[in-house]
Amino acid sequence: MEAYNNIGIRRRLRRFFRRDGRALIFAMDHGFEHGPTDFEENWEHINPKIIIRKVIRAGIDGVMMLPGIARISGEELVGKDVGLMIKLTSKTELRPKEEWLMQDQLGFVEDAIKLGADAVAATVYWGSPYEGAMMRQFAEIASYAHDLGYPVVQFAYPRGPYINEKYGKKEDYRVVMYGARAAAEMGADMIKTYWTGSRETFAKVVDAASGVPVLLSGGAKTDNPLDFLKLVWEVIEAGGSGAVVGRNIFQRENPEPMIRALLRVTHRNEDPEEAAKAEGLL
Ligand SMILES: O=P(O)(O)OC[C@H]1O[C@](O)(COP(=O)(O)O)[C@@H](O)[C@@H]1O
Repeated sequence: MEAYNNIGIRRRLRRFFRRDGRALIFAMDHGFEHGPTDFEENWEHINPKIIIRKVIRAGIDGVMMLPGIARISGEELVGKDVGLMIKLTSKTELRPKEEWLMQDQLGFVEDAIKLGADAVAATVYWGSPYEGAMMRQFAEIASYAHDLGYPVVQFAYPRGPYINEKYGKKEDYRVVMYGARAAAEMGADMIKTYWTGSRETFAKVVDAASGVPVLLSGGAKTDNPLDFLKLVWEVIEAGGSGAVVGRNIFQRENPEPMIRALLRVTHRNEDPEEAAKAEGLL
């Protein structure tokens, strides 16, 4: 039985990763996690069907969303060669600030499977006072999903008071690699985490994950598309397996050339400037 599950996990992971072992995944959980104001830079993208249609047309490898958005935009995904990752935990920014360091479960593995998911995802804020609750949540989701042959992605984000005290910032490579290592030790099949500021330090995060693919968590939109392309290029050069990108795609006026340029950098190792020029971004 176990061998069957492993094959299921491997086959489904390949829905995201191309032969080069890399993936560019579109993230769209912001309406919940940050609120609809995140879409005000390009309000048309508040409608998931519109932005999902665009990212698929541009050739994205996968999309990540919460169950309700998959339900609303699901029709756009039918018959398309794109991996679907359903995230099963989140938080709103409406809750008291002391509780921002917790993500709660909002859906179940069965729901994700019914929606056609190829993988499920959950966040652990490593270093949070609620770390134990999120570990337990991740373990339950992973145990159930793995039993059914589904891969589990961990958004391994170091966040918490002691991290600030000891390391100064959550992007310090020592704590990012600690989170990535902890995610690998928990049995994650893919890890999404912060940029550590340099190729050398991100390479250590990749090493700490010991073969579990590590993808960049996009972050706030950069003023200049080239700056973000350069960042993803550094991730690839460091041995990272790609990026999960939200705001740097949906907050742009015209996301399609940006996605195509990101795909060039991710899959063809193209120089960021060349990629930007080729897609008319410069
Ligand atoms: O750092 P924050 O504010 O928690 O951001 C979390 C958001 O970033 C992501 O992890 C990635 O999206 P971005 O590329 O927009 O940063 C989303 O999945 C999530 O909603």
